[in-house]
Amino acid sequence: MAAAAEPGARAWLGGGSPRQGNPTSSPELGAGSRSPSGPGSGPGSGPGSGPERAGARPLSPAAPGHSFRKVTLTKPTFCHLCSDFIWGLAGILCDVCNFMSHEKCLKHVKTPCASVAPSLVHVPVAHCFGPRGLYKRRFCAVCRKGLEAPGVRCEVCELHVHPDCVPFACSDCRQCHQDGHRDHDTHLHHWREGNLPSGARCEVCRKTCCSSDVLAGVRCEWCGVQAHSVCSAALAPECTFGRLRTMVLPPACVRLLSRNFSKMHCFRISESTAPEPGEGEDSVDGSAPAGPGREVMALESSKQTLKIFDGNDAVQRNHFRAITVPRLAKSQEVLEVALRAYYITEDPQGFQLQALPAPALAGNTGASGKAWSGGTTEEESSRGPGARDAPSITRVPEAWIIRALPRTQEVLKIYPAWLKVGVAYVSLRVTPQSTARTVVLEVLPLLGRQAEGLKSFQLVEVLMGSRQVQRTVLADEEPLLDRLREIRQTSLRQMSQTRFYVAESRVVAPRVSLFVGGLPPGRSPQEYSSLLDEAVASKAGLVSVSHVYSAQGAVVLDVACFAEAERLYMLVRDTAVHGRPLTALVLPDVLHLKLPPHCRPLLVFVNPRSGGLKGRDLLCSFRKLLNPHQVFELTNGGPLPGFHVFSQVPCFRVLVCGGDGTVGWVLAALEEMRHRLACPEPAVAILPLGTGNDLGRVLRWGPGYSGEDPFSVLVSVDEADAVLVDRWTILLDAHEAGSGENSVADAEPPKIVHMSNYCGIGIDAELSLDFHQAREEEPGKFTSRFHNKGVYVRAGLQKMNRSRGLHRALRLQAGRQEVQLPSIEGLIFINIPSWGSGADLWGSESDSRFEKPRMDDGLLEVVGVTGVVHMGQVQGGLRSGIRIAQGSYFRVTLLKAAPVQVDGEPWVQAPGHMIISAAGPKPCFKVTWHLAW
Ligand SMILES: CCCCC/C=C\C/C=C\C/C=C\C/C=C\CCCC(=O)O[C@@H](CO)COC(=O)CCCCCCCCCCCCCCCCC
Ligand SMILES: Nc1ncnc2c1ncn2[C@@H]1O[C@H](COP(=O)(O)OP(=O)(O)OP(=O)(O)O)[C@@H](O)[C@H]1O
Repeated sequence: MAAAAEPGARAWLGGGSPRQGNPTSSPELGAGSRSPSGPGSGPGSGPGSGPERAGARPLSPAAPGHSFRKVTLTKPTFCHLCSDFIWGLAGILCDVCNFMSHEKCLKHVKTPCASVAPSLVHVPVAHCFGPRGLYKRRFCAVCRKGLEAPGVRCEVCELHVHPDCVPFACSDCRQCHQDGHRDHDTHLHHWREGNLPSGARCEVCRKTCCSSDVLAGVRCEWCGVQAHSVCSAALAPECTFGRLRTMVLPPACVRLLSRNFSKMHCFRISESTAPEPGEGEDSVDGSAPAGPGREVMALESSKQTLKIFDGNDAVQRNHFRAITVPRLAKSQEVLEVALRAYYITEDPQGFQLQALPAPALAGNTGASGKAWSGGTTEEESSRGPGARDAPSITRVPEAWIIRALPRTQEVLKIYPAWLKVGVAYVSLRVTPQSTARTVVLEVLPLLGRQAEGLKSFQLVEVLMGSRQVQRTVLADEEPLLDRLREIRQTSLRQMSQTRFYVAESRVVAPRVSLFVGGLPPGRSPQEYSSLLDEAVASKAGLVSVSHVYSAQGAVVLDVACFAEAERLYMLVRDTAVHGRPLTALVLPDVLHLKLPPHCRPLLVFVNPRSGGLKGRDLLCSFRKLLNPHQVFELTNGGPLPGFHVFSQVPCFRVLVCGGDGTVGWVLAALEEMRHRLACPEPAVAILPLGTGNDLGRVLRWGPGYSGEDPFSVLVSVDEADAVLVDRWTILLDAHEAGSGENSVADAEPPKIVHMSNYCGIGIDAELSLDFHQAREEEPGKFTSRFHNKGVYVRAGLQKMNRSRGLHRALRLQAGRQEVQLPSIEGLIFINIPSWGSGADLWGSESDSRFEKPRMDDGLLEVVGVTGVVHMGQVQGGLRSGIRIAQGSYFRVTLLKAAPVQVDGEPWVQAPGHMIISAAGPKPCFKVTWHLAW
């Protein structure tokens, strides 16, 4: 990415970047002045460590870290502070981060420049970037430019960035759990600048605070409150989670010790949404990877493009940033542009550019002898890039590496890790004699902790990468100045993202809960232990089985060592037992005793495979609106991990996003887990993502979700009433295939399934089966509800003339009574007044033989259909089914194998018995008003 001034802006006032002078004196206590915008509040945001450009006067003393200058505007431009149009020809532009403002607005700018933003982060938390996507009218949080080309966004907060800008993004994601490092109980707003939804109004002045032209306005990532960045200063800093407060799982109530598990693993975000290969794995590289799309473009002859590396690591990876400078630019100007490309605003006097000969790009990190430093003479500058006498681009080395000049001392900020709120720090002068130990010794009295003795504290180096935050405890004798030099040699960006904490030495005992699913069901704890020993050789002293879910073939392991947990996690995901692949998930602990009394957190399950395929987007939205730890993707281990995590929560609710099959899947898992839950009967709401969505329809969640605002969905869940819906148990006792009714040889042990909507035998199950087989074969084709219904119709048309005489292939008993069957092709037991995507099979006519059907009366209705034409007529509202019986206990004897569907999930049932009996009414959520879906 070229680091030239914003297109359309021409330099008006010459000169470099005015920065606050005043090199930090030693020692000094930094105060936490809370900044309402950007990555959290921070200390005197200013320039911190390293040499500062002396004598320069900032255009705006309030604006943290910006390098503002006046520019002449050559195209329509908007102010990033007030978002209004900048009338006239003059604007104020930050040369480093492209913040543009009215001159009059400048004094109010609190948004920090990207160059200092890392130093203002409260608690470093890495992001979780998803795959590249097109985000129209969104702006990059680093360079502030539009995301016209594909960009990336964090899966758990609203951060949007260009792929090239990822390495420069602050590690300022939402802190969604306690990790034993910087745990806190007070919860503050987590402000994110810009990209507000259209129509956003300021909480303070009630005027519009969004903009589709620039990155402007702020929004709290937890409660969603929105404001102008200036107005937000008037809001109380504490966040109470807003409208969704009773649903959100508070981060202070979730604990997850994770060490090297990535955020993707912690939030169980599946690999398909993980970043593309080579797209800025969070290493220490500070630049964009080179590639065909990034090759340096041919430019008009007055300009040249140079590849700039910021350290050995970037050279090794061939990750550079391209800068465009006039061919006749002075070397000092080139160095300034190169530093700006890496968001470094320290004095260029402290740096030099070293030429990198072409072969070195393949891995030689040693630069050639040619060097140019900030304090230049005319003669030196002629040797550097952009040399005046360079006749052609071939004479100028194309690649340069920025090197920090050796420093004999420097000023370092040391943060006390135990301070829960605010980021007060101590500035210390570090000399060649300083070690980690001497630094701690010097800092403790300044923080009033000297009485506790040196042994109780350690110096921790924290690398705040945008994708991963890494902590390293420094050895007591580690020479600090050497360490700083080493970091700068590796990467200058890494230096600006590294922070040093004095932390208490108490060791947090490692403990990781690892869910392992996909094991054979019905085994004892000992059998599961030996199965796992065989499969992945788990280490006895470090790993124990804490929970066994024998019916589901799953266990939860308690692992007392991070390295072992990481090894097991990777290995389990690569292992199959008895031909079935295992699932591994890292699960958090919910600290249920800390939950506020009003809190009834929502446990969300999403099936991304359901009918309309809207699940992926919803997963992302719910992770952002709630705590990602309460959102579970069903294709990643099913419903069990979610219920396990919530098992101790005294009162919770469930939202199932999926079709009828998915709702049935979650309700069945709930049935199995009920006795192990502190809240055994949570009410269940439905977001209908499937094809038929019959239960969703009758509970008034609508015929199918089609992209409505996920926030309003959550609000309607919060406002819904709990109603009771009968659940039914179906015992399937199959005899040997092809055997008669009197056969005694059972093919397989009896099986139990649960039902809440309907159970069909015959033609409707046959169509379901055709549909499901077609979807299994080509899932990519089943992308819309409309298309899915077309597949049912096609399957139906093929079976129009089919006549199997189902009534001859089965016997029906209602209670103790044998029921005579009319001539039918399908027999359907219905609990709700919706089947086959909204059709009313029973019909509305009153009938003295039967009670009026209800879904909570403990009765099932039984109807017959004569074939596909009859079903079509029912679908068209022209006819109803043939009413056969009503009751609470049924026994069906299948004389031949027959297709059976329960809540739309079909299979072929071997001959034998099916016993349908009431399992009792269960609570479900019903919306009291009809949503316009
Ligand atoms: C007169 C010719 C009519 C030909 C119609 C052809 C075929 C389709 C007919 C009926 C399909 C009916 C039921 C679906 C079958 C099985 C599903 C049972 C289980 C179930 O409900 O599962 C659901 C779980 O959520 C999922 O099921 C569905 O989503 C089913 C969607 C089916 C949509 C079919 C729309 C068909 C519209 C046909 C309207 C025809 C009206 C013609 C009336 C005049 C006739 C003379
Ligand atoms: N109990 C279950 N176990 C495993 N997978 C299931 C279960 N129930 C549903 N699924 C799978 O989830 C996917 C989506 O099913 P779902 O019922 O949510 O959507 P649908 O079939 O499109 O909609 P509908 O059931 O409303 O017609 C299907 O591939 C289905 O096989």
